[in-house]
Amino acid sequence: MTDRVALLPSGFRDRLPPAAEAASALTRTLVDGFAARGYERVSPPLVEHEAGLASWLGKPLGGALFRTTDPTTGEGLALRPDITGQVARIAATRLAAAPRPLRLAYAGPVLRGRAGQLSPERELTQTGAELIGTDDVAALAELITTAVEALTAAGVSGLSVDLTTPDLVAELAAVPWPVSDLPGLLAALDGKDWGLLEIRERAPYRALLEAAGEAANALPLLAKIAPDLSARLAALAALLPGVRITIDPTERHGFEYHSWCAFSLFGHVNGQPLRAEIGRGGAYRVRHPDGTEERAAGVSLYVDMLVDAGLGASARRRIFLPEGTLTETGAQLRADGWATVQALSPDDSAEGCSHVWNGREAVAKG
Ligand SMILES: N[C@@H](Cc1c[nH]c[nH+]1)C(=O)O
Repeated sequence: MTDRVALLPSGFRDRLPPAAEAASALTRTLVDGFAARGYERVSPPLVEHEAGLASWLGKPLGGALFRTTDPTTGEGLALRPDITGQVARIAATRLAAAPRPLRLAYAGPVLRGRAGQLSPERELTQTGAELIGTDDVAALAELITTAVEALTAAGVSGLSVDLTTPDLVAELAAVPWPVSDLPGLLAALDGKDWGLLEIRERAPYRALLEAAGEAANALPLLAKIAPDLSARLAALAALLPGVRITIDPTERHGFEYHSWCAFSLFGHVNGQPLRAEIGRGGAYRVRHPDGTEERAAGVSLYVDMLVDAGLGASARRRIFLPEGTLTETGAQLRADGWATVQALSPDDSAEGCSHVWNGREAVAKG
């Protein structure tokens, strides 16, 4: 019986005190950061028709979905793996007539059918901002700056951004470097596999693997392959002073629907580097019901790893009120910002409290 109660499916967990509170405090801090830059909150549902989740972005959603059946209608439904596609739906339908650029923010759980490479979690708290109507350098700079500000307010330091160019390989494969097997080339580049790039038609793509690393070194190399793109990335980097920028033109992992530029965010907590990316985003297209496509860009941040790193802990002190403490005393302490824990019987202990009320004042527990 205990086993049945204790075990959750792999990739799912309970959050206990104080981590559960930390998660919601951190989510609040991040969404407040988006709100400070004019991004207004929307709240789409956890479950939708699968087509509703997948069809509003210019390219299909990757990854495995959790599916369920609507017990009322028998229809197949899917649990959202990402909120960006839902915001695209809202922008293309209910807010189609709203003035552009449209700034929307969101926060909530997302469910992944398969865990990522670096973490076993399949339920994640995603929060983010989407800018609908533009995907130029200024738009990406605003999103990255907004994310950096929000993460800094949450306690992350040493932020860096890895810029990637999801459309580039397919564009080069159209002209000037045609290949007979584009998926094969993409797999070779994904694996950064020099051996597989020995085939003659793939050889030019080795230069792309070399055009990676610190922006100052990589952008001049990328300029020899894609001068316009390199100039746009340089303009973007110039709008992000104080943020370390690296370039990885062949990185596609997790960027299924992104277009000319995408990015991953990395950072430190208490001087230690976080083990994986904190968030990512980039340019993409919103597909409207009439078939037209609208430019957009956005960023999503993931709260769970930040909680695990110890951020978001509540500063509120807990005080134990022995039996018989006056009602007004408790009310005053709460008004002063304390969390009060009222003894309900003479046996109750001050376990878990930082202070005890001695009848006159708060005494720190030794
Ligand atoms: N939702 C994407 C990132 C993104 C937001 N907007 C555009 N892209 C992700 O989590 O990977």
